Amino acid sequence: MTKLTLTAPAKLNLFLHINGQRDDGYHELESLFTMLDFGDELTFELSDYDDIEISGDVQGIPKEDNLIYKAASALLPRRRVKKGVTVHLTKHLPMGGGVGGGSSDAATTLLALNTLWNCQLSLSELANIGLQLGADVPVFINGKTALAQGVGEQLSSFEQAHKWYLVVAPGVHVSTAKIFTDPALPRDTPKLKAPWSMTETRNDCEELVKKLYPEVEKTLTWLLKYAPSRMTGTGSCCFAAFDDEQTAQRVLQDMPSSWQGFVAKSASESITHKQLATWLNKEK
Ligand SMILES: C[C@@](CO)(OP(=O)(O)O)[C@H](O)COP(=O)(O)OP(=O)(O)OC[C@H]1O[C@@H](n2ccc(N)nc2=O)[C@H](O)[C@@H]1O
Ligand SMILES: Nc1ncnc2c1ncn2[C@@H]1O[C@H](COP(=O)(O)OP(=O)(O)O)[C@@H](O)[C@H]1O
Repeated sequence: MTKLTLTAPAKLNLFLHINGQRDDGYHELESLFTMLDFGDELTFELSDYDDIEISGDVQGIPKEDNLIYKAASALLPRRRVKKGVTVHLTKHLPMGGGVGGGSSDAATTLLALNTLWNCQLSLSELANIGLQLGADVPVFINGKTALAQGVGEQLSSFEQAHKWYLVVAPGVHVSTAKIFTDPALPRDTPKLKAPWSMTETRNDCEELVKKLYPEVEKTLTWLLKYAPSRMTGTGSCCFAAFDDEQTAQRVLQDMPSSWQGFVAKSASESITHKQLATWLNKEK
């Protein structure tokens, strides 16, 4: 039976600027996305039943709302192999934490089923399908450190020194839609002009989220004692950047027990793409 296991990595927004708002309500952004070498694990197994099944850590998400199901359903009309699929999910990423777990699961599903169902779609076709599922999905299809513009779909490659990141989930859920509809969110950051440096960047959602969720403020204040730190996306996860793994792990050991955290390295290329290439080589 054909079986494929892939990691759906976390992302960090190393900065997030909001430049304006479109007529449809979506925000124009500039954000530097980097992939981490840590994520959820998804196993795809083709089945003789002509349907999409999801098992594993899916508690709390109705099947039809699961981004894995939505991604698989979007590819159904394009499949050239008339088989169903069972997807087993092992969730390692905090949900709604700004590390993009749901979007990454969706992108990984598109990449896996494009191969297993022999859809023969290009990465840009997959990214277009992914954009209908969430603004961050194209970043994971692209799978590289990238500067995103527009609503997150215009991507340009970006070279960034790799670091070890301690990512802390403060245990509060921040709704992306709630932050983007709050009148107090700043929406007028000027677009970056080349050449720009990381020191002139920030996360425009951070002040608002800190005010609405004091636990996020507490997390950032704690992390900043050790290293340069920021919130990712619309939160609630925050990250601190370290030059070496040992220091990041030591700080993780000191972390208050009411929070959850992990240490991971940034990667130039998404782990999903590397695993898929290895699998394809073996199948040849
Ligand atoms: C802003 C980011 C940065 O990474 O936040 P995080 O979700 O990672 O925290 C993302 O682009 C979010 O992407 P994603 O979570 O896929 O967003 P979607 O599901 O498409 O949209 C969720 C809600 O956020 C708002 N939204 C999202 C993206 C955007 N550029 N402008 C918006 O105004 C929309 O109102 C929408 O109702
Ligand atoms: N497979 C999935 N994994 C995580 N969240 C999912 C999934 N499918 C649907 N969702 C929904 O998407 C929301 C956002 O998920 P996630 O991508 O983890 O957040 P964020 O974009 O803040 O990082 C979750 O709160 C959840 O309701």
